[in-house]
Amino acid sequence: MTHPILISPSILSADFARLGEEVRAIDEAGCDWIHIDVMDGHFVPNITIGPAVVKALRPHSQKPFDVHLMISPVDPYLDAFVQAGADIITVHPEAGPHIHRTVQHIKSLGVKAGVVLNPGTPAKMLDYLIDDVDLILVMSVNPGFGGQSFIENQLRKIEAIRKMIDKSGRDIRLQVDGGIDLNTAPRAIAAGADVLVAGTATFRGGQSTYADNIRQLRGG
Ligand SMILES: O=C(CO)[C@H](O)[C@H](O)COP(=O)(O)O
Ligand SMILES: [Fe+2]
Repeated sequence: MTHPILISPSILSADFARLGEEVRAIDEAGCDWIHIDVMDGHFVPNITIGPAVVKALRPHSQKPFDVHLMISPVDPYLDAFVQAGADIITVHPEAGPHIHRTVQHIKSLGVKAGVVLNPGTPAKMLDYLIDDVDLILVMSVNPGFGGQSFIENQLRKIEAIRKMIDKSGRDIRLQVDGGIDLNTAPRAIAAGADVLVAGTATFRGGQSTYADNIRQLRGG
């Protein structure tokens, strides 16, 4: 199944003092999804935003909110993020005791469910999840911060997961997150990714550059 390439800017690199305006700006600049990085200072060494901020941002765009949860335990917070306006929720298998149950729970809330693999987590982890997920996210940096360098060997993992998805015959998006720029984006796409998360590469240069940045990342 071939999908168009989607761009999901990570608002981690936006101006947090003007977050609503920044979300409107990337929406108007032509992004496809809006990637929201939720960090708890426990699962990852950084703290960002919670459901109240997601709810406050919701009126600023109708595009899908792609919520990447880097919190542990993750299960107690799923309902709150859906109520706040998440459309897609991605979870790390290490963030709770029963990843299959977590995926089922997300889907029961009526939103799309994704599983995220850290750089050190093998593709094999997906063997018994691929029948249920809507999205698989390959982290090409260790989670916690924007602006890190792309870890090259994750291209091999993207290739392996692309084969797994194609073999499954299911409609699953393959997303890559971390260090995506004009050099790494085409290589991630060639390896099989079809959703690119980009924080630094979207927001650099200020609002007047967002549309160009997004278009170039898409390969246009
Ligand atoms: O999940 C993340 C970090 O944990 C971010 O989405 C990611 O790092 C995006 O930032 P950049 O494009 O600047 O690398
Ligand atoms: Fe992310």
